[in-house]
Amino acid sequence: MRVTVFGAGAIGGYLAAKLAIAGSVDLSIVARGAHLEAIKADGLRLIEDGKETVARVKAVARAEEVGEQDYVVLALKAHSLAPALGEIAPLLGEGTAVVTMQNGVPWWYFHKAGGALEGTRLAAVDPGGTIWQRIGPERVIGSVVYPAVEVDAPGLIRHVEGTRFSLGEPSGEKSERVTALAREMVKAGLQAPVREDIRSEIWVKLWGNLSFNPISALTGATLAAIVADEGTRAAARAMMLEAQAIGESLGVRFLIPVDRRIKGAGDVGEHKTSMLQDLERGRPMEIDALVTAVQELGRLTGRPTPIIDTVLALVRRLAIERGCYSSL
Ligand SMILES: NC(=O)C1=CN([C@@H]2O[C@H](COP(=O)(O)OP(=O)(O)OC[C@H]3O[C@@H](n4cnc5c(N)ncnc54)[C@H](OP(=O)(O)O)[C@@H]3O)[C@@H](O)[C@H]2O)C=CC1
Ligand SMILES: CC(C)(CO)C(=O)C(=O)O
Repeated sequence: MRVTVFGAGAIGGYLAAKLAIAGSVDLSIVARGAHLEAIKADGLRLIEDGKETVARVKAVARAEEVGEQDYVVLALKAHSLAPALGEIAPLLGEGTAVVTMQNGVPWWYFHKAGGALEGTRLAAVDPGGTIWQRIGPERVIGSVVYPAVEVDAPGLIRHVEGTRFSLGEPSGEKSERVTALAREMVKAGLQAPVREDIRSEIWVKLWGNLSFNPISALTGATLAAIVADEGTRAAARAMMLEAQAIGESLGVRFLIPVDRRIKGAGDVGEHKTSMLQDLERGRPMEIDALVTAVQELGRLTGRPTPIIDTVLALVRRLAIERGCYSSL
């Protein structure tokens, strides 16, 4: 099985290191800059449970060097995907499956979703429908990524916690391609449950990201602090209820009550969300996939989003002022 991880940063690097150490797939990664040079020189180093392991992986700068694959894992940030389409293309053959590992609303959301919005392209994550057209949604295996991972230095990945990557076909089918990939991930020590309704799981993760991430960026507060403060907790809750109404109108089942989801986020503790970390490091923030796309879904379904609109306007302005907004 030929697998290429495109964008082997924190999540892609973790997945690639685990698959490489297990050694049962023909694995490559496409990376760039100092990270690529370090991996070529010293291997992909993974710190997990306090122990460092070096994974020897084939690391390339250009996809042409590895050619068509059985699976391509896209582990870029959501806003990096459209600019990379030309670089990804050489990996795609007729039967190549593409696993999308971005947080937020995926560009393929309305592929095989059924209902009046079937086939709708989302401008917030795929302006002009370019990703849809050039990758093709029929290739997609969706995923929800739970591990927390960081890149500590070029070539050095530090796993913080979690091993679950839920997978699911947009159609809900338990296809051979998704089950075969899940088997390889399990062999590598990961959890890879195959879901029949990946969209509902995407929403439960998104529920936290669309609210806590921008509030943390605006306030500088950790998850524990946002939940402990009555005002920020209420703001997050109001955003989550607006989102729930949108999701339910699209047939999503929220299997946990909103207050349990909020408590779960608070229990993570004194942790800065990825959006706050990006802001602090001067990197582009994933605002459009996590928040703007939800606003767009609200417009498409006729559900009002006054609190989401307000928080989005503020966080987008903040990101522009700090040079951390990456519009597609
Ligand atoms: N990190 C985490 O704990 C979690 C992350 N996620 C989600 O996973 C996704 C990936 O996040 P994360 O791994 O943290 O992001 P990272 O920034 O760590 O990794 C993305 C990698 O892609 C590289 N990249 C971008 N464009 C290209 C290109 N054209 N060619 C080659 N490489 C490229 C980046 O390189 P460069 O640095 O040079 O830009 C970087 O190494 C996001 O959607 C995030 O929200 C979900 C759960 C947890
Ligand atoms: C920590 C958490 C769960 C916040 O919602 C997250 O996924 C992130 O930081 O992006």
